[in-house]
Amino acid sequence: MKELKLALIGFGNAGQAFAKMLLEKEEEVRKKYNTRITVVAITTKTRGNLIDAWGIDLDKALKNVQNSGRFDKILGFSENSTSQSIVDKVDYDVLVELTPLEFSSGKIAANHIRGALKRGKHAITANKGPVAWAWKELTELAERNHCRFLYETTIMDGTPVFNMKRGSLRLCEITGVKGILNSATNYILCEMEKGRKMEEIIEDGKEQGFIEANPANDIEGHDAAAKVAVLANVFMGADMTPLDVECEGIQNITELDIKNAAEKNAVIKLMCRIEKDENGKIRGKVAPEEVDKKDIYASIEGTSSVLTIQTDLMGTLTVIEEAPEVQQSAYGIFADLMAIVEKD
Ligand SMILES: NC(=O)C1=CN([C@@H]2O[C@H](COP(=O)(O)OP(=O)(O)OC[C@H]3O[C@@H](n4cnc5c(N)ncnc54)[C@H](OP(=O)(O)O)[C@@H]3O)[C@@H](O)[C@H]2O)C=CC1
Ligand SMILES: N[C@@H](CC=O)C(=O)O
Repeated sequence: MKELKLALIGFGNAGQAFAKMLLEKEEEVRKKYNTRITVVAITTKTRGNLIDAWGIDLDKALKNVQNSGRFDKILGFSENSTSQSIVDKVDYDVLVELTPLEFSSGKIAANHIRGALKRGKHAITANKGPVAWAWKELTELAERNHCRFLYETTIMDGTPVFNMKRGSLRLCEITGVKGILNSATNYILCEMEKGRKMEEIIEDGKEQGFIEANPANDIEGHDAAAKVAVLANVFMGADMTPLDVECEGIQNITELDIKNAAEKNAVIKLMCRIEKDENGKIRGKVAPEEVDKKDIYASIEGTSSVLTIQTDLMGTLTVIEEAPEVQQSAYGIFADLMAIVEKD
């Protein structure tokens, strides 16, 4: 039986949901792929770290965090090691980077991934930062070191966005992109239509686990701008960072704006767009727009999201992800891991 050792950097909503999925699918993976997956390190910012070359008891780690908010000081507990030192020194095969988005540089997460790829270890991330800020460099580094850098969850959770491009749209050029790509703002706008206040809805979204650690990253459009940069880079070969995206969030949208839109038979949505201008320059934009109620985009409710791509060979394609929960985020990470298991 083969063994694949994982290091999880970050153990919040996505990390814990992924750990549960690993436990749920453990036996199936062993049978189907003759592979035993073990988690040999888990790092967090405030809950301590766990390192165990024989494999961490995930069930116990999950219960610890759920019951006391921290890992128990058991064998393998380490208070003082930094995530970067674990990335650089622990013996693992796949790094799973699940720290929060750092909108203005993506540096911490990019350093984690760079550290793993330099050592010839595969890296999977749900964090948009490294893909938005350093996609080209990290992809080239992975190629040079014969390992993989995968990031399916960065856009629409486990919906096969990058897998679709890689596997089913070979040699198709993507010429334009639009979408509603931030669940939190879509949920907030839909709840505001029902008369609820933005602050109250944010609290509710925090409990459900889809709002960023810093909610301003969602509300002010930063998460959506990072997604635009990710798609522009991966789909269209742009050299774009989130700061190049023209960005306006929903922080100034009022009940009156929503009412005014309704009177015109429209709803307000936070739209993401990537287009080529007349000089061939790729431009990204995030801004609230009024969308006619007859448009399919108006039917995207709550945490759902939608992505439309224009291609040269396959016309226009639209993919919708309906009402995802954190399990769908975990699935994107799991699907990337299975892609590595299949090839290893
Ligand atoms: N949740 C979701 O639905 C989705 C999330 N994502 C992305 O996945 C990533 C993780 O999201 P989520 O799990 O919700 O975030 P959380 O805020 O719930 O968890 C983040 C985790 O990272 C840890 N952390 C923070 N900084 C560091 C650091 N420097 N070194 C090591 N660990 C660190 C935190 O530690 P501590 O526990 O001590 O706070 C926590 O365990 C984000 O980038 C997010 O954008 C993508 C798609 C969907
Ligand atoms: N906060 C993000 C989570 C996933 O990327 C969102 O609301 O879409």
